[in-house]
Amino acid sequence: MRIVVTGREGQVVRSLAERGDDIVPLGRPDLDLVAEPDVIVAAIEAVRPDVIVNAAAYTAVDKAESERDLAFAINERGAGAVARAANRLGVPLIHLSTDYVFSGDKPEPYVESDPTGPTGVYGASKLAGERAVLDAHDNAAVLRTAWVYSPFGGNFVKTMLRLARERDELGIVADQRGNPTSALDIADGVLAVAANLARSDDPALRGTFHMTAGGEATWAEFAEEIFAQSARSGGPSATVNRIATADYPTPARRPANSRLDCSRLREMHGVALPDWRQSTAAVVSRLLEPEPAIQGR
Ligand SMILES: NC(=O)C1=CN([C@@H]2O[C@H](COP(=O)(O)OP(=O)(O)OC[C@H]3O[C@@H](n4cnc5c(N)ncnc54)[C@H](OP(=O)(O)O)[C@@H]3O)[C@@H](O)[C@H]2O)C=CC1
Ligand SMILES: Cc1cn([C@H]2C[C@H](O)[C@@H](COP(=O)(O)OP(=O)(O)O[C@H]3O[C@@H](C)C(=O)[C@@H](O)[C@H]3O)O2)c(=O)[nH]c1=O
Ligand SMILES: [Mg+2]
Repeated sequence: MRIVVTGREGQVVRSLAERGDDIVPLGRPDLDLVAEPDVIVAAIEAVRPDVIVNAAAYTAVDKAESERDLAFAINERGAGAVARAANRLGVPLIHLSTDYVFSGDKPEPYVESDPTGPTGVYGASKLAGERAVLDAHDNAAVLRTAWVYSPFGGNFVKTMLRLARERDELGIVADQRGNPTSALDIADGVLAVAANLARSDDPALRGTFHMTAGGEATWAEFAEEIFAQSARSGGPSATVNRIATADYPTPARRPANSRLDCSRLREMHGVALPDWRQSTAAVVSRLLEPEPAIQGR
């Protein structure tokens, strides 16, 4: 089963390339999501995929506040064009979305049918993308995940390890709660969903699903766990000072609670991702491995 994944260096596309067999990353310059929709459709059709995964996105949450047009071009129109390609080819599409489609005002974890209410441009553009995808193609699963980290690309784990090399103490917000999720686990989940979509045309396998790691944390708790794991392996660590969102001003407002209830994915697809602490340990130890020596000559 050939799976075309949009993007090249992104966390999820690189994790899929590592975890799957016939994965074909398709990114810039061969596929640019700001191109004309017809150009996007043609680039994907040329690879003749059995399944398409849209893992490319504009993900700079703060910068999106001042780059609204670009964020919507990629996350709404680009996603819609990818869905049009899947529709033309008659193949399933898995589209990734985010916990930031929610306002964070609900005290409990969010279920798929809860009202959305993004607090910033990134979340609004991703919500528009979900709608563009589901409008263009019935044979699609939108997987909302959250707080993604991995050995690849830019993410909170890498930022924390970098900052801990520079400073002894860090102020980290302790009043935003969510589900830190490893892109490697997301890749496993996406591959399982892809197999289900390829095997069955049951409508219950289509639509919107929440897919995050087990357990929950604040950003401060996540940072503390990263440093505990790092210290255990002789890596950098720092003291975490728990601060309030108000004491860490950012251009974009973030949800106070964006925990996602993943029961629907477990019931319909039989997929449940591992607990975040165990996956954080795996990623931290990979990031602390010494760079392999350059071979030869
Ligand atoms: N990161 C996170 O914390 C979260 C991410 N998500 C969602 O999960 C998905 C995957 O995220 P993640 O892997 O972290 O993303 P990254 O930020 O790691 O990577 C973004 C990817 O999008 C590609 N991309 C950006 N602009 C374009 C463009 N114009 N044309 C083609 N490709 C483009 C990048 O291309 P290139 O390879 O050239 O750099 C890169 O491959 C996204 O839909 C995201 O919204 C959901 C929740 C949390
Ligand atoms: C670096 C740093 C961040 N923070 C806070 C800011 C913010 O509230 C929180 C996380 O910061 P980040 O900028 O890494 O995270 P952010 O970019 O908001 O991450 C989001 O990215 C998008 C793509 C998603 O889809 C979301 O699920 C989520 O993962 O930590 C501190 O409190 N202290 C610090 O030193
Ligand atoms: Mg960020």
